[in-house]
This record gives sequence, structure tokens and C-alpha cells, in this order.
Amino acid sequence: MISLHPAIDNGYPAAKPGFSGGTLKCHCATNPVTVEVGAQTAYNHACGCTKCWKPDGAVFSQIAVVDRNKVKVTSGEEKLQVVDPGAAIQRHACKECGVHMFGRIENPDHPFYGLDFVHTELSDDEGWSPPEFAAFVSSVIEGGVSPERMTGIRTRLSDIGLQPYDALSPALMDAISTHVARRSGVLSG
Ligand SMILES: N[C@@H](CCC(=O)N[C@@H](CS)C(=O)NCC(=O)O)C(=O)O
Ligand SMILES: [Zn+2]
Ligand SMILES: [Zn+2]
Repeated sequence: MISLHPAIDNGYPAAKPGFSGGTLKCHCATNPVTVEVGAQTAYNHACGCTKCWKPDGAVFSQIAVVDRNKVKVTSGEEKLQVVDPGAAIQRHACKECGVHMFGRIENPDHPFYGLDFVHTELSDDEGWSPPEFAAFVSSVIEGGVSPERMTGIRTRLSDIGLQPYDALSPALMDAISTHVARRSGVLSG
């Protein structure tokens, strides 16, 4: 069986109705960084890009979005550093264990400004929104996966209910283009 991500390979629970967030913890055995997320996440998905954090051995990351105002670092803030200050998503990672605790967009013109990116597998709380699709699937090749494995990986993603896309899902791609069209003025309203 093809292994994609430990939180996805064996099935994933449905979101709990009324779930309102939880605590993310990095992998440090002592003094972990903790982040409080005060809301349910949305658009959880598997991401195959090289920039998103993946647990050891995983081919994909699992990543969701949440209102940035609902994300608070509650301990270990001094251990966080931005992985790539030039990236659209500023990924705040633990300097000691390397885990990305949250990704934030600081450009107010970005289509997803206002949303933070989080890995809910870092939480022991149960009820988070489950993954809905797989994004940036072809990008796993850039991370070292042999191109010959791609048919098997796409089939496995489809089999477990995660439609594979080589960018984001159509709903998110439409949201990006709607934002761009409104800004350019070709779309009103
Ligand atoms: N093929 C590239 C794709 C990278 C990419 O565009 N990642 C998406 C999905 S996370 C993105 O929105 N990146 C913005 C960023 O990294 O700041 C790679 O794998 O590195
Ligand atoms: Zn850590
Ligand atoms: Zn990604």
C-alpha cells in the first residue's frame, strides 16, 4: 500500500459538529512551542509542494486554513523563526524540531490574506475538519518522488477520497481568480 501521510493513510475522522479549535504542539520533547487555534479549520487538504512541512517519511503534508485572528502562540514563541521571509506564506517553524507551527500571509493584497495555514495533526484534540482534496500533486516529484510513482499516487489519493489536483482545488483556484479579476476591474461586485 502506498503511504502518503500518517494522518491520512488509515482513514480520517469526520469533523465534529460544533468543534471550535484546539492546541497545536511542536515535536520538541521539552518546552514545545504551543499554538492555540480558536476556531474550526477549513479547506483541509494534502499538499505535495516542497514548501509545506511534512512529518518524517510522508510524501504529502496536511494543511488547513483558519482566520489569522484565531491563531495565538501560547508558549515557546522565542523558538519560532520564519523559514523563508520571501515566500507569500510566512511559515513560522520551531528552530529546534523544524515543525511549522503556522503560516501567515502578510501581504494584504494576497487572495488569501486573513487566513493562516495550520497542520491540525499537531493537535491531540479531535474534531478538526478532515482533508477534502490533494493539491500540488505533481510537485512531489520536486521533493524527490520518482515520476514513475505518480500514477500509483494519484490512484491511491482518489481511492481514499482525495481528488488529486496539480494546483489547488477548483473552488480555491476560482477564489483566487475572482480576487484578481475584482482587483483588475474586469469583474464588478
Ligand atoms: N512546485 C512548487 C510549488 C510551490 C507552491 O506554489 N506552493 C503553494 C502551495 S502551499 C503555495 O501557495 N505556495 C506559496 C508559498 O509557499 O508561499 C514546489 O513544490 O515548491
Ligand atoms: Zn519544536
Ligand atoms: Zn504546500
